[in-house]
Amino acid sequence: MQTLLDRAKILQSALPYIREFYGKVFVIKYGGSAMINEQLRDSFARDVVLLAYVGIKVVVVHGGGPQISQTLEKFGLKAHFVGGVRKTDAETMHVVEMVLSGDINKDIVALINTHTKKPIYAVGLSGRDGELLRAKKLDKESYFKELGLEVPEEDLGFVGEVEEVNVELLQALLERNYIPVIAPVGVGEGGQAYNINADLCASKIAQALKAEKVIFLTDTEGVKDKDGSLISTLHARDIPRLISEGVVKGGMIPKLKSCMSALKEGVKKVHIIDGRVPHSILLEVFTDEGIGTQIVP
Ligand SMILES: Nc1ncnc2c1ncn2[C@@H]1O[C@H](COP(=O)(O)OP(=O)(O)O)[C@@H](O)[C@H]1O
Ligand SMILES: CC(=O)N[C@@H](CCC(=O)OP(=O)(O)O)C(=O)O
Repeated sequence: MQTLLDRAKILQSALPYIREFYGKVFVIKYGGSAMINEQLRDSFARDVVLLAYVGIKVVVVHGGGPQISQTLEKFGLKAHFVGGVRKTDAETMHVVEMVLSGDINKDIVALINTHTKKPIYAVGLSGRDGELLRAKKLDKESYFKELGLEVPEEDLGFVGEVEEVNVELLQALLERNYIPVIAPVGVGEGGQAYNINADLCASKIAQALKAEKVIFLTDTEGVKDKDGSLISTLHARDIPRLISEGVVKGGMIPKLKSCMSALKEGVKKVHIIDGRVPHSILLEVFTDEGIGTQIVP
């Protein structure tokens, strides 16, 4: 009996959060580094489905950086990153689209849908579907300068940035209980595909939808300081310094840039959490303590 009562108490403890978040939009960025094994992928899918069933409007934006690099290697091509951004020539763009809009997108959709039934289903989209993500070539001058990093001389090829999000398409899906699962490939002039960093994409989508929360799921506990200790609360104003001092490197750079712009454009809460912890999304959403790093204005 006691065990059953304890279970009832746990369910009741979620009520304040469910009440607060009912009908709100959450954007969840699912990083390629967090897609580690079958069990974790399944726990991610179950968490997403649970959020949807308690009335939260969930949008998933996924990455797949490590998986792109592995596939490039299989084809005898080399991955090359500049300031956390993948240099993308035409051949690389082809692989990016194959891996992101093909394999990964469809796997996530199928996995989520093993836990749902009508009328809640995941729907996979890339930014090229329904002109979801209008894009243009990344303005590297402003991108790198804003981060306080040296602007690279080399051309980054088909690396894009989001110009416009087709909000009507996403809203139509969310209103009908669908869970959009988005691959970060944009469409530019003449239908050209662009490779967009998934963190930047998630942030733009959250801004366009005026989301309540963006949660970045990755393969580290959160943002670490120079001693390697977890920063539980990070002020946006400290981010450029952490980058210029080299405390924050690689893939964490676009992530933090994404957090900064999401907060600036009105997204209420931004979190970076450890996707290697089972049910990390539930721990973040349904507990006061939360986990990982929360970024505040
Ligand atoms: N200060 C830092 N704190 C935490 N992680 C950092 C930091 N600087 C660099 N990183 C790196 O950023 C990585 C996460 O970015 P990335 O590999 O792009 O993940 P994802 O695929 O989830 O976007 C971490 O695994 C870590 O190696
Ligand atoms: C331009 C650029 O760098 N695009 C990324 C897109 C995938 C991504 O962002 O994946 P993660 O979230 O797993 O890092 C790339 O090619 O790796």
